[in-house]
Amino acid sequence: MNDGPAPDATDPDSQVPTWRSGTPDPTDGCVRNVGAAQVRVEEGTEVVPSDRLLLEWIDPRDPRRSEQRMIRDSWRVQRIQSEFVSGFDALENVAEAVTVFGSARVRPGTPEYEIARELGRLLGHEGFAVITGGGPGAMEATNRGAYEAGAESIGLNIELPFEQHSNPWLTLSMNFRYFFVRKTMFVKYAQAFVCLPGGFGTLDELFEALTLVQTKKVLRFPIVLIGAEFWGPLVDWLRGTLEAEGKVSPGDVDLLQVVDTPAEAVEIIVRAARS
Ligand SMILES: C/C(=C\CNc1ncnc2c1ncn2[C@@H]1O[C@H](COP(=O)(O)O)[C@@H](O)[C@H]1O)CO
Repeated sequence: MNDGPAPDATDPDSQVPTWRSGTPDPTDGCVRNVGAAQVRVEEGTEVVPSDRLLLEWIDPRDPRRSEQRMIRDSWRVQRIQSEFVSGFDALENVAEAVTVFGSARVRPGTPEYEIARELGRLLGHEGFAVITGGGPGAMEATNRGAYEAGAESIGLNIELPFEQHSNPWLTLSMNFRYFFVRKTMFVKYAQAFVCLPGGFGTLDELFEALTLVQTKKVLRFPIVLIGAEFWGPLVDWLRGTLEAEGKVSPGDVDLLQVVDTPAEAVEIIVRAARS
């Protein structure tokens, strides 16, 4: 009887994180998101994220590995599908919402943290639910502000190989295996995007949003960048190089609205929502 490919100890797909015993503390650095589950692991454990397994190159000339890939990819499609379904189910009642992106590395108590918190608070007072990546830094601060305003505060977290926890200021918390599924939720349930200063993650999310608006996949969708000093040089480059060289159309860069304060950002969003 053929039971399919034998388990392979060197195959990351067969890695199952082991639970660590003890009192759970989601901030102790030993928690990893594995799909919808949160798993406490031995300190320093790297859990291979689902995105990496999905995107991993496998040599088709190795018949055993390529057969395994076929079976695993078919299974993965079911998982991806189920992730879409649970995301759509959980978020279907979200009314007006704003998705906020920003650095995971901002520390509580800093001016940047307080700006994000104020943004969450103001959006909440205007009746918007706030959606973030659910992690630390600017995400936490924005969720915190929204939570303090009594608004819906949503965190869509992602499986990462290292330290991971959802921030505690959420009224709805989800964890995704796949970046592209999570990104769909960021766009589908929001009427506007706000970007606070951030790194690669924030830039990735910003440019995805910008491309969707540029190609009219989403309509009437303000994209507001808070922090003229931080974003100004990027916007100047987009205008001075991309637009000047004809790599984007005149007007494309104007899809970005740069402001300095959360109040200005919220005013733009409220105006757009009312129009
Ligand atoms: C690096 C640290 C924590 C990582 N945890 C994250 N949790 C959830 N979402 C995240 C995390 N890191 C990045 N993101 C997403 O990207 C954006 C921020 O990335 P940046 O590179 O810091 O700009 C953010 O909007 C999230 O959607 C620290 O302990």
